[in-house]
Amino acid sequence: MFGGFSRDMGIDLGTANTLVYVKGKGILVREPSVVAIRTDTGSIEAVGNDAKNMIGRTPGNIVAVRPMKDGVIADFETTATMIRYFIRQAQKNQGILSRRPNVMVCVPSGITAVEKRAVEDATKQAGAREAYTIEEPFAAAIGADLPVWEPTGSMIVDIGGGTTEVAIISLGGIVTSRSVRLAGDEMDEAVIQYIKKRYNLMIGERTSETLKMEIGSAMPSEQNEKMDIRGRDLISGLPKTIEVTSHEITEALLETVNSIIDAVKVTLEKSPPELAADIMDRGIVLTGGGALLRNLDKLLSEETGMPVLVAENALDCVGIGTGRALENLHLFKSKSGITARSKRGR
Ligand SMILES: Nc1ncnc2c1ncn2[C@@H]1O[C@H](COP(=O)(O)OP(=O)(O)OP(=O)(O)O)[C@@H](O)[C@H]1O
Repeated sequence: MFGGFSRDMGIDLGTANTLVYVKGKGILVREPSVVAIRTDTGSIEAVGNDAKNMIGRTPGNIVAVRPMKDGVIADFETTATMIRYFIRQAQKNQGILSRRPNVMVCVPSGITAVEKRAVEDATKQAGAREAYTIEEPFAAAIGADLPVWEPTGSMIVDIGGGTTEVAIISLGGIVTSRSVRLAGDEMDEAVIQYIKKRYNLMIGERTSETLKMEIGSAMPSEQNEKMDIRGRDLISGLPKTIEVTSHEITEALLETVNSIIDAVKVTLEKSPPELAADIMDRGIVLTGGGALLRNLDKLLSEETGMPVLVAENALDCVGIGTGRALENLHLFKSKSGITARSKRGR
C-alpha cells in the first residue's frame, strides 16, 4: 500500500506550529498554524509564517486566525485550507505536485470521537488520499526514540501550545494517559494577565511569548535576568516601556506550571508498579516547545523524585514520530490498543 515513493506524510497539526514530515526526507515544513483571512471576501491572504507576521498588525479587513485551539479544530474550513497549503509546501519541496498523499495526523489523546473525525475529514478535504490519526504522546514517544514496542515502561510529557499530554507507554500501547488543555499558550496568557495586574500595562501575545522564552523560568533562576518590553499603559492609553525580571515571570507562570506538574503526578500514581520502576531507571522524557521552558525539567524532577530529561529536538519529536508511525503502519494494525486508524474514501 505504501510504496517507496516519497509522497506519504506525517503532520504535527499543532495549535502553535505545524510540522510536515515526509517519509524518507525528514521534516520539510515547519510553519506557524496561522491563517490570514480577508473579512470582506472571506478569502485567504496568507498561511503560516506570512500570516503570523500579520498578527496584531493587520488592517481592519484582514484577520489573522489560529484555526486550531487547545489542540483541536476550532474552524473546520480554515483548518482544511491550512492543511492543503502545508501539504502543497511539502510536495513543492520535493518537486511533486500531482499525487494525493497518505497522511497521518496527530491528535491530542483526550479528544472526542467527533473532534478526531473532524481532523480526519479536514485532512481528506485538504487532498489526502487516506487520513490516519495517531495520539500525540505516542507520536512524541516514537519521535523521542523511546522503546515504545518493547515490554518496558516509558513516560512522555509533551508540552505544546494548547495541550500537555502525559502518557505511560509499553508494548506498543498507551497504558495510562492524561491530556490537559493547558500548555504554552496558557503560559503566555498568564504573563499577559500578570503584567496587566502588576503594571497596568497591556502587552500582546508575541511580547508575552518572547518574555517567557527569553527570560522565563519554571523556578527562580540564579541569574535574575531583565528585559525591557513595550505595551500600552491602561491608564494613559499611551505606549510605555517597562523592565521585567525572570523572577516575575516565574511568579506569573506558577499556576500553569503547577497544573502541568499535577498532571504528571496523577499519571505516575496510576502507573503499574513494574512500569514505574522502568520509568525510574530511564527517566521521564519531555518533548514539545513548552519543555524548553528553563528549569522545568529540574522542577519536575524535584517534585516527582524521578530523573527528567528534555528530548533532543524537543520541538520536532511529535512531527518525526507521526511520520515514522506512517512508515510502521503494519505494526499499528497488528497490535491492539493503538490509536491509528484509517478511513477509506468517501
Ligand atoms: N524556549 C522556549 N521556552 C518556553 N516555551 C517555548 C520555548 N520555545 C517554544 N516554546 C513554546 O512552545 C509552544 C509550542 O510548542 P509546540 O510547537 O510543541 O506546540 P504545538 O505542537 O503547536 O501545540 P499542541 O501540541 O498543543 O497542538 C509555544 O507555546 C511556545 O511559546
